[in-house]
Amino acid sequence: MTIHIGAQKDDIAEVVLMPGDPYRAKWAAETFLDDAKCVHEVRGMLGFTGTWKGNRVTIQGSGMGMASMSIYANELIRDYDAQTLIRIGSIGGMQERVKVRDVILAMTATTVSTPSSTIFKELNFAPCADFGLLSAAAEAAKKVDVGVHVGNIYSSDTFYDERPDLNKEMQRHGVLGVEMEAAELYTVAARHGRRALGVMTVSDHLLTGEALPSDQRETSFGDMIDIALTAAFAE
Ligand SMILES: O=P(O)(O)O[C@H]1O[C@H](CO)[C@@H](O)[C@H]1O
Ligand SMILES: O=c1cc[nH]c(=O)[nH]1
Repeated sequence: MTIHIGAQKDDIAEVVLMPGDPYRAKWAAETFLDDAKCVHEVRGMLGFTGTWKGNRVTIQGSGMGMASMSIYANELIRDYDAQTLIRIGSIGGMQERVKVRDVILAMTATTVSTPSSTIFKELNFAPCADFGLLSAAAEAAKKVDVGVHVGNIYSSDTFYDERPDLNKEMQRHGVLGVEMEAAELYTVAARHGRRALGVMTVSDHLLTGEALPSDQRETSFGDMIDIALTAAFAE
């Protein structure tokens, strides 16, 4: 057990999917895993472990923002020896060609700062996905009937953005969407030599103002979970 995860060590699998929303974790575990059981509920940040096609998988909420993601990614890696961590999140679209409900595979995650930034001093570290996971996810996505985009995303710790100028620069430089956790997940995973990827569904759009309601963000993003699970266990 850790300060924030109440599970026994053996309760957590080597492969961990991480939605921000703990109720998405519950829905995904109940929908995609066999024999899913809740392994802890400290702070309501639910974790479930079960099997997918015979492979053990944990689905653990990360909470919102990089400070929260940092806590869960660090404890999953350092105390539970998680090897593969895949964020299954929602993301705001930032390019016209990116549509609501499309899936984004985050090759890299641009950010102003993460909880790890102080390590790097003047260096602009580039957080990036594990290439094996990314290419397996891109392959898996070809078999799913959904629009898929692979590229750069923006991880921001500010949801109610007071810097629209930054979004404009992101859009001008081809960034696909904005979310709040991937850059720190990639950085912590890199530090410990683990595999990480962000697979995210577009839940709203910064250019059109469209937005899916919270119940759909919780229980209807099955394509990304299918892609994440297939990538996690690809040879
Ligand atoms: O739906 P999740 O996975 O929480 O992801 C996105 O939604 C939250 C903001 O509403 C942030 O955590 C952001 O990254
Ligand atoms: O951080 C996020 C997540 C989804 N949609 C947004 O606009 N921002």
